[in-house]
Amino acid sequence: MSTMLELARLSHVYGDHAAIAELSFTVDTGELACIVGPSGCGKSTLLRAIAGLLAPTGGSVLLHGSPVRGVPDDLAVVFQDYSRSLFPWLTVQSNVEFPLRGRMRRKVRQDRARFALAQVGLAGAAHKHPQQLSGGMQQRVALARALAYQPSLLLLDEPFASVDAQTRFELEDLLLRVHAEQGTTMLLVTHDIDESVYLGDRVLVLSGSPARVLADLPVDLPRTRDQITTRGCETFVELRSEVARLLRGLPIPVTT
Ligand SMILES: Nc1ncnc2c1ncn2[C@@H]1O[C@H](COP(=O)(O)OP(=O)(O)OP(=O)(O)O)[C@@H](O)[C@H]1O
Repeated sequence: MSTMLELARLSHVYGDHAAIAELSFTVDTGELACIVGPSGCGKSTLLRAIAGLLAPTGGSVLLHGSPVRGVPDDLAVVFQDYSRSLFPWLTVQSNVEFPLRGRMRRKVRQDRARFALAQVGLAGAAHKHPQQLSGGMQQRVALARALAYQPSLLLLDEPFASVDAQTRFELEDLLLRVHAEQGTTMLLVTHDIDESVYLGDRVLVLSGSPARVLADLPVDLPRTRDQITTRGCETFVELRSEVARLLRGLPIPVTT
């Protein structure tokens, strides 16, 4: 498998505050990697450095083997706050088409947006405006917009943190389905330990500030997951305990 993203000793300091310290890891093409870390540990700083929105003070970010300088063309980001990420004066269809403007013919753009909206179950809402939709539906639109762009790498910054628990489960399953269908490489940041294990091929556990990689854990669960069976199985329960212990600085019990 080829490497899509490589971070080499990535560091960032704001004035005299070290936000991230010497982070090194890779993400393979087609992988869904989750990053979990305590609040304020530097996860957004990390994603902004990968997205080319922030010039790190140390180390490097390589995408397809080339250093990231400025926002890469084939990268999309889904943020937590859907209410600020959609344009209220545009229809859902136009919001999804927006990043594609000037990049392709109108017909191709419209078809791509329609397909992405169907993928997220919102084909019937194309002509509505964002404020006519629930929070969960607005976040689906934000996801459709990112998918229509067909990025090589999709970054997701706590994408489901602002929706209720039931909607969160639905959106998690939607993301897994899209990942299975499209094979998009995804890097998802979350506070939620269970979510990181449920979604990830891998879970990268970050320390408190400045963020360092505490562990890089493969998730040895079948790829077809469901909210009831997967969350109840032994591997899931063991892994979430391991992540929780790492985050709380507790020792990991030795199993024989
Ligand atoms: N522009 C900035 N100037 C100074 N300090 C900053 C700036 N942005 C972030 N920080 C600090 O750097 C640290 C990491 O911030 P960051 O937003 O990356 O963390 P986070 O893990 O995403 O936080 P949260 O979990 O609360 O979303 C925090 O202590 C924050 O106060």
